Amino acid sequence: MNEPKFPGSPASKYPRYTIIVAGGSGTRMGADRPKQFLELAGEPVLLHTLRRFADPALGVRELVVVLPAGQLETWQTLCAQYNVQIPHALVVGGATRWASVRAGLAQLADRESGVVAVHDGVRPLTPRAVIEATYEAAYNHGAAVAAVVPKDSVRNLSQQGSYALNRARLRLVQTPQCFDLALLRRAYQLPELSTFTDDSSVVEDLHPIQLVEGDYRNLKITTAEDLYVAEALLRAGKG
Ligand SMILES: Nc1ccn([C@@H]2O[C@H](COP(=O)(O)OP(=O)(O)OP(=O)(O)O)[C@@H](O)[C@H]2O)c(=O)n1
Ligand SMILES: C[C@](O)(CO)[C@H](O)COP(=O)(O)O
Repeated sequence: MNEPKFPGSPASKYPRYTIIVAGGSGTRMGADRPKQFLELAGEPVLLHTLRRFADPALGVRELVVVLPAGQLETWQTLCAQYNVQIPHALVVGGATRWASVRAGLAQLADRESGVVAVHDGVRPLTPRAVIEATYEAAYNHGAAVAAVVPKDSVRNLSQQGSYALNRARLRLVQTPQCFDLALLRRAYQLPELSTFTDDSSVVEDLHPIQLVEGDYRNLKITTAEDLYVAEALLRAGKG
């Protein structure tokens, strides 16, 4: 879709692909529909996310959006309602995030090489600089994920109670998570483990993961208060 606008830009060195996983049901949000379809500052959450990756400056060649079974029509109706002109492929997801990413990857089955970003459909405020830096780090190192330093202190639960962790050595992992396409394919041919919560956990036995500076604004809409914070950031022009 988007060929890089600027021939000398990093995106012109290699094809960029994006899989936006939006196949979840939003149990923790407890809304009347999956949270990716809820309205945020006048538009569905997922549309904000899609726009971020469709930014021509990023030069993403193909966008794949993974949706829950039975919700393709919901999204198509929203696209018509909001006059969405961004070309993207639609794929039905699975029962877990892992299965949804795998379904998204299958859509890119015959692409020869490049870097693929996997991004949560419910992270609508990702700054372009974070996306750009993560693609580039994956191009240079094979696998890269955005992450931030925890702001709170963190304790680990133990048999005796709990103990403090050194937060300077901890990172909170976000998306995008970007990978060499062939590497991510190999990782998603391995069996699914119940401990997987993100793509870096799927890849890390095959390849080291490079951490890239994420952004505190890159929040994941999980419960109702996240939506209020995201709305406030957008309304203040900070998102
Ligand atoms: N089977 C699944 C589960 C999750 N996701 C996606 O993965 C991202 C992160 O997941 P999460 O925030 O946990 O979303 P839900 O699974 O919808 O939420 P919950 O766990 O509260 O049910 C979301 O964009 C979600 O739509 C997915 O594509 N397929
Ligand atoms: C992928 C992720 O957003 C990185 O922080 C996170 O692991 C998703 O977790 P969830 O339990 O599916 O919300």
